[in-house]
Amino acid sequence: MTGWLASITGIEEARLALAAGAHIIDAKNPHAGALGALTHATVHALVAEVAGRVPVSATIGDFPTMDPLAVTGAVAEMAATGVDFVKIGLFPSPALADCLDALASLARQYRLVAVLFADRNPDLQLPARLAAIGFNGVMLDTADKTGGGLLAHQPVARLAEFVEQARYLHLLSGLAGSLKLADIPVLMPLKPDYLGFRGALCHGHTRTHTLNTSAIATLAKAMEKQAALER
Ligand SMILES: O=C[C@H](O)COP(=O)(O)O
Repeated sequence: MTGWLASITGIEEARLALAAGAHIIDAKNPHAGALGALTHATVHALVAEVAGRVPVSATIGDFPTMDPLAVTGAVAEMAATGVDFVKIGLFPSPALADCLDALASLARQYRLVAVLFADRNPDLQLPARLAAIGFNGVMLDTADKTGGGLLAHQPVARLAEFVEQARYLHLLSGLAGSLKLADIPVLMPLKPDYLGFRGALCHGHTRTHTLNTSAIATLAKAMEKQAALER
């Protein structure tokens, strides 16, 4: 069944998301880009707070040039916080192939999730390569949070293929990108492992604002309702 991932910025927000039933706590700094990283100390504290109740993921930050040394260094440092999953944005770059080669040894030690960008002409052949390297999962998200949500950039049929391919490759799959309540009945039938949210959980649906208790409760209820229909 599809779960939901809540991107949070610290312990207070993690508590709110957990109380509402989030299935993954995702450590992210929305002030520092699409995949902005929180400090290692904050992520370490989040791991202790969540204490294994649900998995914790953390992003390494935006590395648009995909410099292999910088990316592998950031992955190793974030993994050392004890998170369950390290999320790595795969930006289109001439260095991407070398970067993936460089990540192969880390993929044997840690659980890595690649994030492809739905609004940057994503290479939907990449999941096969990611599975071969040993990644655990793959997500589609948007890089530009002002340019429309996931469904503004990819047709449902292509998202269905993406999820299906991930399942075939035994990769966890996630869909995100300024998702709204109305997207849940469109995306959950595709049966991704996770739908990811930040903006929809925040005051004024603005991802750089703080989490809003009533928005989280509404979202949790909408996920439950759709899950009941999918059963
Ligand atoms: O990983 C999921 C993202 O943090 C989703 O953020 P967003 O809903 O603001 O696009």
